[in-house]
Amino acid sequence: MFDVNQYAVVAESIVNAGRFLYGRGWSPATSSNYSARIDSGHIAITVSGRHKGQLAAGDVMVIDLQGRPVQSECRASAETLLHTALYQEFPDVGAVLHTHSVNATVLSRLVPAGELLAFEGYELQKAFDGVETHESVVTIPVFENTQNIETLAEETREWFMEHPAQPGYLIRGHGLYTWGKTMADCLRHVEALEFLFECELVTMRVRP
Ligand SMILES: CSC[C@@H](O)[C@@H](O)C(=O)COP(=O)(O)O
Ligand SMILES: [Zn+2]
Repeated sequence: MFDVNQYAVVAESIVNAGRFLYGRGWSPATSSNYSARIDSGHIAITVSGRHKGQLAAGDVMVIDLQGRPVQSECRASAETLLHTALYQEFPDVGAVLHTHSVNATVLSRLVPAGELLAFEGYELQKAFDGVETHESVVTIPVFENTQNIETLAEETREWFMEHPAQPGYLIRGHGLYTWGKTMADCLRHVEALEFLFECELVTMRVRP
């Protein structure tokens, strides 16, 4: 069983993340889902369909690492398996955030099928855990959107097992997934990726 005090701490971090991300316009119209690790076998995750700018503790439920509800009658996020794949493969992942910003959605539709987004030469790359210089390459894959989350979860699992240092991915026409050791790290990754997405889109406008 899980520690209820630890659940309360991570649930609060999810509620606060929702207020911030909705406020930035990155989680509109009930889109997005968020999670945080309680312990090695339990995850707190948003209940499906909730408004992410108005979350309360009751909108955050507990699941196990297979995505099964623990002591809850609620339905966990429809995209739960995309979260659990990350927690299963990377024991140091403490939080996962999925957002639906305009920039992530537009950029994901501009990347040709089979190609990756590669960020190089941006000082802000150092916002990602483990990146020490702008002379690195941060690679963000773009997966095709599907309503078959089980298949997408396996696709993402395979890619990130091969590329464990990369900080996130896009789903075409859909949004961003990113993660971190803590909720603060994860929020920083969302902000950094949003900054880089906007830089790419502005660059395309001035240098088509
Ligand atoms: C409001 S459409 C967005 C959903 O289809 C989905 O992509 C999403 O991000 C939220 O799903 P949820 O089941 O609430 O976690
Ligand atoms: Zn989504």
